Amino acid sequence: MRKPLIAGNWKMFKTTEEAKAFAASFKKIYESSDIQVAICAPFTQLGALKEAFKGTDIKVGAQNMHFAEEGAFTGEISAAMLQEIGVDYCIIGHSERRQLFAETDETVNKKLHKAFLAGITPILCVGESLEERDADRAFDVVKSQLVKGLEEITAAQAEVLVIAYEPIWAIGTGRTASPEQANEMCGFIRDVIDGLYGEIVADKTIIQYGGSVKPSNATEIMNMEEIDGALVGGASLVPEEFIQIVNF
Ligand SMILES: O=C(CO)COP(=O)(O)O
Repeated sequence: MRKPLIAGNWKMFKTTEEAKAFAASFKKIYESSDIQVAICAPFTQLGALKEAFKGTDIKVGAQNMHFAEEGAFTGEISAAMLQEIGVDYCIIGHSERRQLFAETDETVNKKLHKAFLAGITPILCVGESLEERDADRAFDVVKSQLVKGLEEITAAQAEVLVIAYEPIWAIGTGRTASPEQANEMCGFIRDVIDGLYGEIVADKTIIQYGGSVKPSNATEIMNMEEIDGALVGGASLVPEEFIQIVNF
């Protein structure tokens, strides 16, 4: 069935030296299992991590990419550039990108298409704000992000897609969605995928939860039926913490 994916999102933390030190410590305590593990690091650390994790089954991901092939886009990174390093995953549409860098469902959609073309598995982030949840709009917001984000994405692509449900109010706040709340939304996301692509695809799509996942709540979250993994921010920065989540 679905192989759970536990991915760290380092955000804008760690220099190359720090990334190498993390990899060295993490490899000592990591044992491969039926959980897929990945680290999504800043661009300048991706090459060093690919090298450090050579010979292991730990994957490496980026946190963003541009949707154009190439061009006059100062400061941006293309899918081909990530592909060249051998990057396995790319987070697309993280709420911090949507809120702070004007990412829209339209740019998210373009990026998904480019990632698939480059053989990079996108981790599509969706999730509502606190205002939207309080106004009972969480499900509509998430559905709309999915429908718009997945425009003209094929069933074959949707099968390998990873979706991360990250309620904005639970990111970096220490406030986690309850396992039931997270499970309910992940189940809803699977229903939306079912509606778009059918049950066979929906059964294969990996749906993660993200937002203040830590060693103390990982077991409860990971044991929920509809949740196939976690996208971990702060707690993925420390090898001894991240390993506890991986070994939930
Ligand atoms: O945004 C997140 C992962 O992408 C969650 O971050 P925290 O785990 O730090 O809340």
